[in-house]
Amino acid sequence: MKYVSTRGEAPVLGFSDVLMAGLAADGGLYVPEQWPTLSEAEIASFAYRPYAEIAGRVIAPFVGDDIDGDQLNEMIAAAAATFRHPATTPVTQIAPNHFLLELFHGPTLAFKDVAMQLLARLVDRKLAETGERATIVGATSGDTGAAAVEAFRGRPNADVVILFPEGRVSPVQRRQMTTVADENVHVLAVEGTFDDCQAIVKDMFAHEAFRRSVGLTGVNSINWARIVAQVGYYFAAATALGAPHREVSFTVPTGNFGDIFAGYVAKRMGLPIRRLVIATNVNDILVRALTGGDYRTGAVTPTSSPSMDIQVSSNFERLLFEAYGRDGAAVSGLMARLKQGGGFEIGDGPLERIRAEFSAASSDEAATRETIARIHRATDLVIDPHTAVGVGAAEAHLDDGVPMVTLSTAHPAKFPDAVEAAIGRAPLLPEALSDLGDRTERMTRIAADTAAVEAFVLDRSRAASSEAAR
Ligand SMILES: Cc1ncc(COP(=O)(O)O)c(C=O)c1O
Ligand SMILES: N[C@@H](CCOP(=O)(O)O)C(=O)O
Repeated sequence: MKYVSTRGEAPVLGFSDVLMAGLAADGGLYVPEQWPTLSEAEIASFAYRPYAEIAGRVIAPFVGDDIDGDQLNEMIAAAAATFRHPATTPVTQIAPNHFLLELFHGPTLAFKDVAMQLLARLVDRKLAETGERATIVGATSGDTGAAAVEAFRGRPNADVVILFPEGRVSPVQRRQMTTVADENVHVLAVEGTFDDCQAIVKDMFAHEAFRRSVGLTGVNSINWARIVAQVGYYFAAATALGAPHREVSFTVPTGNFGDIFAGYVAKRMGLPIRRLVIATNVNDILVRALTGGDYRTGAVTPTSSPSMDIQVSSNFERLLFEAYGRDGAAVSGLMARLKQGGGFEIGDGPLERIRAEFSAASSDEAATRETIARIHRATDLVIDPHTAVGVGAAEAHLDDGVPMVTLSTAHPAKFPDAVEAAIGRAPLLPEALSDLGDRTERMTRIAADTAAVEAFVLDRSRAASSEAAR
């Protein structure tokens, strides 16, 4: 399998090179040259099989000959084994035609663990093969950072540098990153928003000499390997609910558009998905884009679902590439307008193509609180505010006879204040994290300035290399 950039200028690469490149050299995002498909019989055979087995069959065509099949399956199984639930990503019913896909049973209690646990193993394998050292960077609005720190902590050949917007993640999310003592973990509290953090990461990738000198690799969903590792659970959930013999719809709490793009990939592979519903909080650039065709950034508003406090939704570029008939020059032009003027109009044809498959809805803070309380009253389940945003959007798109699955993306204990405000009590953290509040924090405060972050990364990378040489 080969990969092309959404901006059409970067070299065509295989899976392992895309994994290590993170972002394409032309600033675009890698996508497969063609979409692999699975037959109806093959999809039908997934029903009730273990998650790791389904994920192995879904991921394999994207990896091609780059990794031996048995080795890949072992890595997928080892990643799934870090989850506390025997079904890895179980499905729960909350209404006659509405289900939750629980993705938060991993070590850091958010859906990011599904992909990050595999990504770390893939990167590790590649570094062992080449004997190189890498600097793993990531921007986080709370969950990617924690998952990356957990997955890469203590790895001998990699430093992990995570940028988070200071004061804009929950205290549990922050502590999951800042209380990890391993020397290869560096957490930067940036004076800015998640969008500022993500822009700094992209700028670092654009500086070729810097990128090479520190062996930069990215763990955000701009890295294709993150997306592909999130496709398996769409197949697992849909086949458990009757696919491919019946259609299923999904609602996805959305920020950077990575998770819902994984659903789109599942659909392109042959999974019969009726609709993909984009759910956002009041940072609703995607809802505005689908409704009016204008993709335009604004100020980021802090909410009780901080992981979705995002305006520049990176993976939307991958969907635009498809909607514009894989025209890299057109996508490049749109991205230049986004950078220079803060937005662009989506053409009529591409917009129509997007609307044919996606719907979108947003929830404000009061509605999110009300949804947490209502679901708790009706089912006794406690859901987190991101999941609640999803449930609210899903309820507006229920369709007779087509099961709706809302992705439950985080454990409620990551957001105790928001949950307590809705149901009157704060959920408890699982045993392994019960002393999180007592652990010592370690982080570096830094300006939202690419040069300052690059200087920090360079310094860490040199120190780690000379330590390794001793
Ligand atoms: C809990 C939670 N829900 C939803 C999202 C949105 O996912 P995506 O950025 O892939 O759209 C995030 C962050 O990415 C998250 O951490
Ligand atoms: N919501 C994310 C933001 C980064 O998204 P990613 O999926 O591109 O890594 C977070 O919690 O950090």
